[in-house]
Amino acid sequence: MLATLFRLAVVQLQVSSDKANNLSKVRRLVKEAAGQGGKVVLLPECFNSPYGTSFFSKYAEKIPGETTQMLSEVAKENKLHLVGGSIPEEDGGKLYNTCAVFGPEGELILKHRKIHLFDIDVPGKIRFQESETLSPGNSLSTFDTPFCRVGVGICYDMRFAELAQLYNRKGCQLLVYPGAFNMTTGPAHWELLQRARALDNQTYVATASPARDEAASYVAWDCRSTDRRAAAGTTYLADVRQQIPISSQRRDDLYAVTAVQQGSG
Ligand SMILES: O=C(O)CCC(=O)C(=O)O
Repeated sequence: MLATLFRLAVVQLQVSSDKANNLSKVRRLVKEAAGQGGKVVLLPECFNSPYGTSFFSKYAEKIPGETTQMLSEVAKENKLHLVGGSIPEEDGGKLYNTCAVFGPEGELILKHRKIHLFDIDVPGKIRFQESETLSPGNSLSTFDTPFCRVGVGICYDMRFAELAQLYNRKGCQLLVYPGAFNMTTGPAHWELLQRARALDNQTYVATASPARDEAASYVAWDCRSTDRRAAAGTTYLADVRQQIPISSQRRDDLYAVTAVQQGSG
């Protein structure tokens, strides 16, 4: 699939503990993004709830549910592809960190449940254990737009180069990662990881984060100082892939990255 030129909009909003307020901000900001020509709009991880294991069960919803109903309407009203960040999802007594993607008719295209749960322990800095309350997803997630094929991961998923490589093998030209990095790993890795995945795979990479709120229990690294406007159109991607043709130069006889299982969820 050949990628064509389009505008991708990244929405960064201040997420609060007031779910209704978070949802109405999303409505307004997606409309604003559409007004500026956004055809694919990306929301941050956990945009309807504060980010933290103590909040997930309280804010969790079924899909479809209140939040995804709103996303569907907003995608339809604005005639765009909406990568719905992520929300805590409840299904069958389990909780997931789930990204729902909607198309321009308001149709649910896919659900990506975070595959790699964010469990880290950096002494004196940050300990976070998503697995205390969440279950991991078991599926890779790609979808097509009229412009390009897109691979979806959520935040910590970005650290796993193999996932991005598999998306590349599946023909993705754009990888999207709704995220919510923190004040420790954010400055160290947020931008570097995006560049690494982009460089390795000769793909575009887009991320969205909640705005930084110093008063929040989890302070998101929103990378406020970085101007991340892409300088080139998507034909640039085809040119680069042709000029430095690593995908045809891969030594498939010596190594391989393969998906061993496509489970449900
Ligand atoms: O990988 C990191 O350092 C941060 C990941 C994260 O915040 C998340 O997965 O929500």
